[in-house]
Amino acid sequence: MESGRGRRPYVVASCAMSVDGLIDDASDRRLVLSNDADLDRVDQVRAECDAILVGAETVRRDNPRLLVRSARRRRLRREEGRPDSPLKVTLTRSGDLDPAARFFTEGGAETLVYAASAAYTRTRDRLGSVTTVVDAGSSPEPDEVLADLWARGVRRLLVEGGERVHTAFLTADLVDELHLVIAPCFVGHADAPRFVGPGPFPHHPGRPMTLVEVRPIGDVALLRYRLGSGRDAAAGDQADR
Ligand SMILES: Nc1c(N[C@@H]2O[C@H](COP(=O)(O)O)[C@@H](O)[C@H]2O)[nH]c(=O)[nH]c1=O
Repeated sequence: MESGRGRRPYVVASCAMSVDGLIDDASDRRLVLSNDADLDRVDQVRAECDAILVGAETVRRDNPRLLVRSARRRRLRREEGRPDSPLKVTLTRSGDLDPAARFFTEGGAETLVYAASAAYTRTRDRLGSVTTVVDAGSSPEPDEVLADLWARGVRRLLVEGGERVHTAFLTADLVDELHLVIAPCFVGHADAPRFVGPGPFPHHPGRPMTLVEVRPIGDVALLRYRLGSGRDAAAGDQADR
């Protein structure tokens, strides 16, 4: 894998959480905190991206499809010469991923797995027929993954979680824009995953993010923040429309 700190895609992080900051409960069933109108908003955000990234734990827990759902948005993408849905990307240290997961099987979108070197051979043997596996060194680090995605032509990336991935990208100061949706409920489980875990977040109380929008969407609230130094403002402006 190419490494280095060169150019990287514009990164949008997206998360729906309960009022107590949780993104799932402790059950096997996936918890959807967005309402239908918000899921449709997320679909538009997906349609504007070149790639969607989630952690392997999210692939295991949620078995997500990560596709553009709207036929109209897929058609618009096709008319622009883009694939129906963005490239799907995941990061794994263990390589514990099921080739039958919907991440790999649904929608015909291209997929990419960044696997830690220790798990690379095993992961390639297991998944090589359904995906492209990249050796990501001692562990997949956000800056190196972004540099590699840039080299593969990804200019706008949507990071959809879960907790470890959001924490890694945000503490590394590699998110340009955060879309945080608050659902009107508490989850209350001690063992449930949170939006983020503890870490050295660059946007601490002394260096807050910039709140650019507060939007009620039915019974949920969308908070949109700008992070960092406002790099690549043109790419960010897309989200202001
Ligand atoms: N539960 C939840 C989200 N979950 C995210 O969406 C993924 C599922 O995608 P798909 O299989 O394509 O529907 C899931 O793995 C997680 O990354 N997103 C949201 O905007 N709001 C929600 O309430």
